[in-house]
Amino acid sequence: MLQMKHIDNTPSTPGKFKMEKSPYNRLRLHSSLAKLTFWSIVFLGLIFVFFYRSPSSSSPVTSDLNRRSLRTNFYGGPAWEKRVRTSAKIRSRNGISVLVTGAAGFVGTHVSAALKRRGDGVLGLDNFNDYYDPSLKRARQALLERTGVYIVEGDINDVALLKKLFDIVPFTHVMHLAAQAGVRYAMENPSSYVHSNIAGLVSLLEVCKSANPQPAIVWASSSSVYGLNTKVPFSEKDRTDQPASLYAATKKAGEEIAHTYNHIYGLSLTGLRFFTVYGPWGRPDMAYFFFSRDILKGKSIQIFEAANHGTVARDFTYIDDIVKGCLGALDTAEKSTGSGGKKKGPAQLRVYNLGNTSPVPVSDLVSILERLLKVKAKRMIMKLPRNGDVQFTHANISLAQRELGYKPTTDLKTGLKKFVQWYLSYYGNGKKSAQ
Ligand SMILES: O=C(O)[C@H]1O[C@H](OP(=O)(O)OP(=O)(O)OC[C@H]2O[C@@H](n3ccc(=O)[nH]c3=O)[C@H](O)[C@@H]2O)[C@H](O)[C@@H](O)[C@H]1O
Repeated sequence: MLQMKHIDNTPSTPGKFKMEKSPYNRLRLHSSLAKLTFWSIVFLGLIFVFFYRSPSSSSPVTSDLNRRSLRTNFYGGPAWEKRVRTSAKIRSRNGISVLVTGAAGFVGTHVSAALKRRGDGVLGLDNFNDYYDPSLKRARQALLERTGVYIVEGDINDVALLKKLFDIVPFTHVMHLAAQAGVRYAMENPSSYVHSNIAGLVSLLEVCKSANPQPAIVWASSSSVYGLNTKVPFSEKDRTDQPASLYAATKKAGEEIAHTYNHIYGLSLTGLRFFTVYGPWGRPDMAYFFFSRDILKGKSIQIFEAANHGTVARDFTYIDDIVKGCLGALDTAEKSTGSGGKKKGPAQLRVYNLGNTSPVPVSDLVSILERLLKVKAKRMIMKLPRNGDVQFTHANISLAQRELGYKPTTDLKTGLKKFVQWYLSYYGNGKKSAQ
């Protein structure tokens, strides 16, 4: 406004300046020019501060990350803060208030909805990147919106945003599910794994360690940390130092980073090793999802096999079972012990397998899908590529059973039936299909 006023008082054409002859007028001209320069500098300075220093805009790390729309939206203001508070408000006795990162993701959406249903306060955070079709993430967001969960659009690397959220809400828990997922994509875009799964985790833990009170954190690790292990079923005590993909390596690094923040700052940390989670509202980059799409379209699908026609199998785990495991982990998490960034005593540090305990060959998965979709798949058997995939996974879940009350109840046939029902209702019979 100031600038506008100043410009209004300034002669509008250079010709008018030339006509001013008296020393008094020259003095006025100099003074006007000086004012104009001064206010221009002030105005440019304000623009610079607004765009480059605003806590609401995270600086893009690389052009690639930029492409994947990781920049955050603007936030702030009383109406926005009210939305944040209302969403995070606890509505049941003994409820908890949880910041769910990756809330527009597959597991994040289901966990957020389940917490909200039982009366906990839930605030979502998601950067809505385009690793897979963002419209699916928007649809999940709309679903959560209807249950009263607000998702703040922002990146976990945006420390200023995270601090602001903790200033507004004293979260008791963080359910950290934001990550760069997918085993094979790590060869295409390695930096996105470092950005989300390592830098993002550290930025979140930095804010959590300084928060008062410190929250307890439950976060998503992965079955892939077992890497090239051949001893089955995989137990939490087994070695995890032979990751087969960069994805696995970043999840393993996350477990070590968790150890450090627990040790130095007294943060309560629980890592959950998810085993190939599937179900309605799932991730289109996962095999069961794009197999369904391609079978319906009559496109051929590649089914991997190991050397000497060895079976490739996964301990596929249904989303509702995983949600129960996540809630069990949140409910048994002890408080962090630090405050003001200082540890006051030893804190809980846990890792659990959340699997189904019954691996199924990928070819059987395809047979189940064929029956449910009533379409024969065009199968192409391929040698397991050297791109990070492991031959099999199989979880020993006795620790989670004992300590979290985790007990999966959904077999692959039942779970896929629910997935296919959802898929057909969401995309239609292959006419409108997943990207
Ligand atoms: O447990 C985990 O921690 C991980 O689970 C998931 O990884 P995966 O178990 O590899 O699932 P997914 O890609 O669906 O492949 C399933 C099977 O199909 C085989 N597969 C795959 C593609 C293909 O074209 N053909 C094929 O046979 C393939 O060889 C495999 O045997 C998550 O994506 C990952 O983010 C992480 O959470």
